[in-house]
Amino acid sequence: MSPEPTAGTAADHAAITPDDGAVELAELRRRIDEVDSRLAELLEQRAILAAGVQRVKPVGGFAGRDAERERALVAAMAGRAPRLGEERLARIMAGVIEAGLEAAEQERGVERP
Ligand SMILES: O=C(O)C(=O)C[C@]1(C(=O)O)C=C[C@@H](O)C=C1
Repeated sequence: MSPEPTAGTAADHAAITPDDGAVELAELRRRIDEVDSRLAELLEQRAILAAGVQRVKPVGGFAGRDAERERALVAAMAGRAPRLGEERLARIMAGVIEAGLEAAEQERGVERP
């Protein structure tokens, strides 16, 4: 069973949606910048954890890619990001995961074509 959505509810949407066009472009961009700043920290944190996984897995890096695990984490995220949904989230997370694997391999001096 999929988890209850804890974000993306009507109340959340109202809280971040401009009311009556009163919120200016600059204000919306300021809010996006704030979210992006948090996102960057979370992505950095995630990449560090993913690098740790590569060190302890029997086969790490791109060679040990686990499609089932990737599907499961996207499905778990989808309930929290209903606007994006599973298909779009899968595309986003493929990029996030690949970037993490690349950084981990670079750190370990693995040559990639
Ligand atoms: O969980 C793993 O096995 C990982 O290697 C981590 C991770 C991820 O970044 O979340 C990376 C590659 C795998 O394909 C699946 C997940």
